[in-house]
Amino acid sequence: MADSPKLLFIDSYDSFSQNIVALLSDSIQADIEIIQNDDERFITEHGSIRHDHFRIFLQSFDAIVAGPGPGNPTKSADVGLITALWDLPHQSLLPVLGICLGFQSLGFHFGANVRRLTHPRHGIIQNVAHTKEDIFKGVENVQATQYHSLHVDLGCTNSTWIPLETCPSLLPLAWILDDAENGAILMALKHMKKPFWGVQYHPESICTNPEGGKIISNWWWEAKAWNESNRRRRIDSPMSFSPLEQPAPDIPDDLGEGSLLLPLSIPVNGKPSTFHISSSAYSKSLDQCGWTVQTACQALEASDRELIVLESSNTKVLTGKYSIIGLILDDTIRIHYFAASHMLQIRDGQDHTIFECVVDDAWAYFREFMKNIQVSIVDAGAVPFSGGLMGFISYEAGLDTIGITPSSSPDGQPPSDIAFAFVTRSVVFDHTQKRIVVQSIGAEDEDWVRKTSALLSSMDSDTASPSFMTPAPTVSVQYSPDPKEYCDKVKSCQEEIRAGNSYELCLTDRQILEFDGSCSNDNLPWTLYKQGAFHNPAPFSAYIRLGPLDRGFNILSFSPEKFLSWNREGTCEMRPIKGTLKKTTSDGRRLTCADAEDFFQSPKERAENLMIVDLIRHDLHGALGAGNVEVTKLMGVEEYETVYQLVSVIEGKFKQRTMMAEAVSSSPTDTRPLLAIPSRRLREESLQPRTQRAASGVDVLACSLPPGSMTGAPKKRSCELLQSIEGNQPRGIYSGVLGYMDVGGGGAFSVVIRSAYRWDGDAARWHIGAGGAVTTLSGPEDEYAEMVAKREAALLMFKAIKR
Ligand SMILES: C=C(O[C@@H]1C=C(C(=O)O)C=C[C@H]1O)C(=O)O
Ligand SMILES: NC(=O)CC[C@H](N)C(=O)O
Repeated sequence: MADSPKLLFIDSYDSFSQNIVALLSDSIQADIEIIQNDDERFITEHGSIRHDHFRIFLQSFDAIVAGPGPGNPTKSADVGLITALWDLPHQSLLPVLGICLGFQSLGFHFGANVRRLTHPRHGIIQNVAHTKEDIFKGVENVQATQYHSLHVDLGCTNSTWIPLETCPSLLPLAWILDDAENGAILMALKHMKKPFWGVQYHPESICTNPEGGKIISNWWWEAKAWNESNRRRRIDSPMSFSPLEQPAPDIPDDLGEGSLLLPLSIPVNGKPSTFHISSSAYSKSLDQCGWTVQTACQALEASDRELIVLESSNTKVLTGKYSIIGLILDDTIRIHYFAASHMLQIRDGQDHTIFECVVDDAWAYFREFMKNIQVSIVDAGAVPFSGGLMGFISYEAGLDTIGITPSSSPDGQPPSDIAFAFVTRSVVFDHTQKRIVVQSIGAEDEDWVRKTSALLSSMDSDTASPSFMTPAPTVSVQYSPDPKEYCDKVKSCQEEIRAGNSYELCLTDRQILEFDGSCSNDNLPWTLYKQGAFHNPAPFSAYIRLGPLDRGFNILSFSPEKFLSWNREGTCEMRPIKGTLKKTTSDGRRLTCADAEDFFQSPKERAENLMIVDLIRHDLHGALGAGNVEVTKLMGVEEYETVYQLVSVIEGKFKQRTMMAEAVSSSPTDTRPLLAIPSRRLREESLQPRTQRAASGVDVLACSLPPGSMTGAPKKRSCELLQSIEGNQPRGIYSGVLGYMDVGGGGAFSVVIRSAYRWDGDAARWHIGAGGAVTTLSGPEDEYAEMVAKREAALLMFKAIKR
């Protein structure tokens, strides 16, 4: 729209920025450009601002919003370009709204002190008293979410509505007056002569009431009035400041074709090889009879070879509707990615690398892969998976997507940071309909579907009777966090939060257990998996064994937490869990659901959950744009086998990039281009609001890693702090995600928690991560106990089943 307002949003690497952008776009229909506060076009790497360039750039905007962020406004590295706004000469002046860190920077610049709150307020909702004037005109009772450790101190002890001698140019507009622990906290102000306003609270938070959000449109009226009375008009395109070109990715010469970075085949042993899949899925649906996911795996002789199983072994909960057995064949293609080197590898069925390349952005590759590989689903909607990529994405791969160099471990690393197998044959259990779907997207594979359906149509009592385990071999604990050290780490997290560097930190640690004897004996991982699923039936249990005996890995997961799913129609859903209560108290009492409801009323638990809900809204807004994100469940209590959890649900909508019809081919067997090498960085694209560009499930996935519930907020700074507090120990597969991307256009991933993993070459050692969200309201000993409670859920798999 030619006459829609054009705003600049300066982001300080916050995890709520896209929510503010969405609010601006909804409230004032603005066209918004986002830059980081250290945009290298306007700031040198030593931190000096190129004022001349920046001022020319600002001419093309009607107004600016300086957003929230980690850190302290008195530190120029934390606010960057924001400080340049307050000194703009008269002829360059334009209206600015500072939010939280932006507000604190405004106050500090014009003489106020910025101090620590006695009790930081993160995810806390309080009443805000205001003047009903200016940006609060027509605003009634404001209830607002706070995310701050610091506050603007004007130099008075009592609240007041007039400027003070200490900062004569600052007019207070709003306060929190009923905070017994902190005293009065300034919530909004304006500059008396310049067009600068600021608010401390977060108008965009899901828990700020609509009255609190009204200040956005009010500010825009004030800003417009100022522009009109000062005859300021933006100048469209005063000078082009296009983002710096990315260096072209390094592409080997021998890929043939050469047409716009898209080789159409993979060379195998020097010869071009093609990738055969059927253009439509072939499937048969059967009655479940007495089969369970595990007995079916055994009947298919799949459990003693490479295999990926995603099992909803707790079908009582809403999310546990389907289970998927993904069979790994002798010719199953695998894709691996190493975050530290950015190396992408395609491997054949024997796990030999047939192609490798350093890529600029692995996600652009996966996006192209899924687009090119779409298959028409004849019976669309029957089951959510027809075939496609199944595997995991490590926490470190997630760090890579947000521009953090992953730590590497002195005691070895898992085999890669991303590993997917392209599954063509699968068996899906639909637990609600009590049906099994046997299907293949392999070329000319109808025969296998027929035979397998025949096998699973009849119940063979030998294979179907559950086989129970012998007592597990002895295990010794190789590493376990020391309680005192863990408590000290909790305190370090809290110190960072008090200093304003984070709002919440999800601290984790690991335990390493070693078995006597070899892990591959008697297929111990499968035994452990069955034991774990028996003792701790979770909606997102998973068994993964990939790779040959000496170079592969195993993951056993009993996760209660869905990370992200998207369906073929383009709706996605995220279900963060934050808030954990053990069902049995230390004195052996069993807690009821009503006890849990009571417990989860506590401001601490709700604050932790709220912060992650807002963070995920930001991640989704970043991928999908304003108007496409909705919170459909806010802090519901859910019951699991050993714990109660506080769960929220956030949904998003995107238009599918490729319509299914386009993917239907007339030939029954199709040769598909397998590889596309990215020419642009997704990370940079993702900064801009997604109104024009159609997103895909892969975009949403890439914009949301690493999972917010495992990091804390704001994500980037929190991950950096955690890296250092956790001693630069990589989290590996724990804290990452696992799941599938389906050829029909859907996908689903769970968070890898309450799980264990090992890899060949690391003997019989199992790695188990556990942790929890730390805020300033946490008690260090309670945090330690919570971490142990979560770890115990994973350790249940080491408990033999007794019958
Ligand atoms: C860190 C873990 O869990 C995460 C932290 C939670 C919490 O702080 O309440 C809950 C679920 C997970 O998002 C873990 O299980 O190890
Ligand atoms: N949300 C924010 O912008 C926080 C600002 C600042 N880092 C504080 O903690 O007070």
